[in-house]
Amino acid sequence: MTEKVAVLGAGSWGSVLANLLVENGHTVELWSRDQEQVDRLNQEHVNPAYMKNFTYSSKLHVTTDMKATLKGADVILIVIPTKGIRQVARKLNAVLAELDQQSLIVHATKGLEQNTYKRPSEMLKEEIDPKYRRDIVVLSGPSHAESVAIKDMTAVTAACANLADAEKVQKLFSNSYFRVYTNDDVIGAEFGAALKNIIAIGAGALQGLGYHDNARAALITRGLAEIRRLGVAFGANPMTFIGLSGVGDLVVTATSKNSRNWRAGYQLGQGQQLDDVINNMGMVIEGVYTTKAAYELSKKRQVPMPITDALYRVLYEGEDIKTAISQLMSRDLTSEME
Ligand SMILES: NC(=O)C1=CN([C@@H]2O[C@H](COP(=O)(O)OP(=O)(O)OC[C@H]3O[C@@H](n4cnc5c(N)ncnc54)[C@H](OP(=O)(O)O)[C@@H]3O)[C@@H](O)[C@H]2O)C=CC1
Ligand SMILES: O=C(CO)COP(=O)(O)O
Repeated sequence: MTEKVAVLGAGSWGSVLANLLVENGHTVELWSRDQEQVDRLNQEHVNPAYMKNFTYSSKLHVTTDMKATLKGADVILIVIPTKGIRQVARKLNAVLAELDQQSLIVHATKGLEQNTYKRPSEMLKEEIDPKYRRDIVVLSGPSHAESVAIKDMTAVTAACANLADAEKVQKLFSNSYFRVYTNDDVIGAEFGAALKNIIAIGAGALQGLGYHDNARAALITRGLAEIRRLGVAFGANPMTFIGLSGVGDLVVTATSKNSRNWRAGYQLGQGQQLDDVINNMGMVIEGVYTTKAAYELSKKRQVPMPITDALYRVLYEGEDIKTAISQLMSRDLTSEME
């Protein structure tokens, strides 16, 4: 069935997902706050700041007018970095109130809010009046925008406590190269999505320093152990972490040059300064901020996260990466199952 879908956020992931939905036959309105970007997308079908060498469908319509974007939309997809999602949700709520419209909300954001440690769906629930929304569905999993753009075979998950809403999103997005599963564990899906970016920075740093396959595998495996530990402390289903939004996303992000987080880590491992890495990326590196949020949250909850601790000291206290690695390797020996 053809739906009208509003997509908020025209960065690399929002724009590619909007394009996929157009290819799936839906009517899509993409919202951006940047008029110049809107003009280039509508007229030349390009988005060079975020997706180099990619041409979008001429059927994709882009605007800075949020009211026009949302009007009549059955589904609203939010793909805004964690830092901006609350602000956009407030605006979204005001426009939905003006339109007196209720829609299904989907988000694809991967992070935790600074200071509150809230997950994206928690922020959305706080900012959008239940009168104007149905449930909130999390779209997550191993899916670099660059790979989806070239139609690489991709599998992700739609997580929602309400299975019917998860299935609606599953049908909306699925096609011959993009296969969507469902999951009812929103907490696990969001923790997996947010925390894997920390490990991806670490994996990039190891590569930048010249470490090899064993080091990468050790980091991914022990990274997953601490991701699961924190998620389970907040009520996540441990099985979610061996699924697409857990190990799946961790593997793709911690092994690929397409990952912004991996690339940031690689540059740090090569000796670049964090401020330069952030300024030169031109796209969000969620893991830098999630490291701080997860570090503070793990201390508050007394959940051991040694890799996150080590990266926190590197990113926020100026510790040398090699010192952090040597500290990690010289901790008291322990059981794998702790
Ligand atoms: N890129 C990917 O492959 C994937 C990304 N994700 C997740 O999706 C989210 C978005 O990532 P991604 O698309 O890569 O990010 P990008 O950095 O590529 O783009 C971010 C977009 O959000 C817009 N934006 C940021 N803040 C605001 C705000 N306050 N109000 C309005 N618009 C805003 C930016 O607009 P402007 O240009 O005006 O700053 C830009 O269009 C992240 O949480 C990321 O982890 C998930 C899966 C895959
Ligand atoms: O989440 C992603 C892939 O699933 C994208 O990761 P990066 O933000 O590191 O590029």
